[in-house]
Amino acid sequence: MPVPASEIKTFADPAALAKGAAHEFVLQAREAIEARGSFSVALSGGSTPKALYALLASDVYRDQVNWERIHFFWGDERHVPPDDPDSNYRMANERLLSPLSLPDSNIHRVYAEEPDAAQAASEYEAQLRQFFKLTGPELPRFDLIMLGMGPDGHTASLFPGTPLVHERERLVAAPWVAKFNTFRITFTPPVINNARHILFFVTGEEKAQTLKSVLEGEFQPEQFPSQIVRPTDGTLLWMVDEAAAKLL
Ligand SMILES: O=C1O[C@H](COP(=O)(O)O)[C@@H](O)[C@H](O)[C@H]1O
Repeated sequence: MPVPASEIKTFADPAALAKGAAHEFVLQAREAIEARGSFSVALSGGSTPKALYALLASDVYRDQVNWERIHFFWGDERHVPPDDPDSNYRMANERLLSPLSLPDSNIHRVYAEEPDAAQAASEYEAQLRQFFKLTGPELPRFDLIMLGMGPDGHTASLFPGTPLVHERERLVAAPWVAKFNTFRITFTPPVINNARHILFFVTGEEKAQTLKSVLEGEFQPEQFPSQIVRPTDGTLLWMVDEAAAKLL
């Protein structure tokens, strides 16, 4: 069963995609702030969104939204301290958060310096519950979750083979990722799929075959965790460059 991709937008290259994503971010932030007074966003890590974060902090975009109304979370984090070169927080902080000089109260990072990854996950889940005022089994409703996809089809830190693609209870988990010999901390599928909007960023020819399998192939979420992304009551926009889209 093919994934019901709500919409796919193709851009000439990663730079054009970053501009399109910045535009989308600004529209969604303004809409949420106007409607509800704030904008909650979960950032993605890795390398694809680096240009987007730098662009949002640039003179072109920094005056276009009220940053103090924006609350930043992360959809996944590496099990490293915040100053580690692998830290997703560090990547976004250097390009976006620090240049904007945001108050600490707007930044909700994973305390991944905690030696026990499962403990870091459960503390992050507690942060989500507190921020979204959850008292029972309800799910947080992010205004926007940004996602990337690895060449192996992983998204957030849901890697091929993980049973977490079937997780229904926990909001955050700490899977062991054998490929990298480390734990990660990640949102689970119910949290991702409860977002109002999801933006998926995919660039590069090395992801073309996987993107085709994810969007047009059989539904095999254990092999291609990106296939679990199916918002229950929200929108999903795939923003891809021509190189990644070349087999679609
Ligand atoms: O490990 C990760 O990978 C994905 C994809 O990253 P990219 O470098 O291929 O863009 C990313 O979305 C995730 O946040 C990150 O931790």
